[in-house]
Amino acid sequence: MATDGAAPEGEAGSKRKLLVFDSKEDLAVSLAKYTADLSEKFAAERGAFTVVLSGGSLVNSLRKLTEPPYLDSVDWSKWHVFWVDERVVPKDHEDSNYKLALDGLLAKVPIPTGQVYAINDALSAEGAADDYETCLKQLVKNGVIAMSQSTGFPRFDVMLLGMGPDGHIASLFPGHPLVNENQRWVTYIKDSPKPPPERITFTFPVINSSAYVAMVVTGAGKAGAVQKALSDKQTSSDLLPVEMAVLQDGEFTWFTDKPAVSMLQNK
Ligand SMILES: O=C1O[C@H](COP(=O)(O)O)[C@@H](O)[C@H](O)[C@H]1O
Repeated sequence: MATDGAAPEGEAGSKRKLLVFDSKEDLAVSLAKYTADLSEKFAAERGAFTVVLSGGSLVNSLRKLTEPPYLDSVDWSKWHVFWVDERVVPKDHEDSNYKLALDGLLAKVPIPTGQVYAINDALSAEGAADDYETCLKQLVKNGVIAMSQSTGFPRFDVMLLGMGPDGHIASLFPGHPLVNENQRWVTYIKDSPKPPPERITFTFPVINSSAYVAMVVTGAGKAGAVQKALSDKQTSSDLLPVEMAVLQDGEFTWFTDKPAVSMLQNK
């Protein structure tokens, strides 16, 4: 069961929704349907479905996609999979977001391997960010990734994102200068406050150009950041990274559970 709540409005042309589920199980069922519905829509409209994953707890919330009916009903051949951020570690390392998604999702569904865009783990953080950005630019040229006419940045069909207890999303951390990057599509960090320290990450202009974002947040440990992000009394200074995720022209849906919204006044 989900209850729909109001979320503060985004920019003109963007929609925000808050879904609150009784259990993580219910959330996972709804998130699978949301993703499968978008897959069908974009496969029909564009012949491709560009999906951006985060690491962390998000991947477990996608587990229902690997089960019936979605295992057989989704047209996995249309999927192109990217990471909103990645740790600069070998792909078989326990800290790798690629490995997390491979073990929890990608090894269980028939997405063509050439359509899964992992970072080059032989490169430095700076080199891996450049290399990933070059890969994205090529895919824009090929028409696999759409471009946003209004922002001039790539427009992914959906980003399935998590948020840390400190309000970070991707590898964009509170108070870090990377949150202000407005030229690059992909950048790097060598002093991440959450280990491991070296990572690459999409920038806000790319995140905010998305057509759809699902922000998947569960657990009482994140209630403070959820309250700050969703309370009506927003202040423009001192924004958490999650508050800087404001779509130019898209639909932003919070998938939460009751502990995560426990500090909201009107839940
Ligand atoms: O380090 C990271 O953390 C965030 C949040 O992770 P969670 O386990 O608290 O959901 C994640 O979204 C990001 O991709 C990851 O690199």
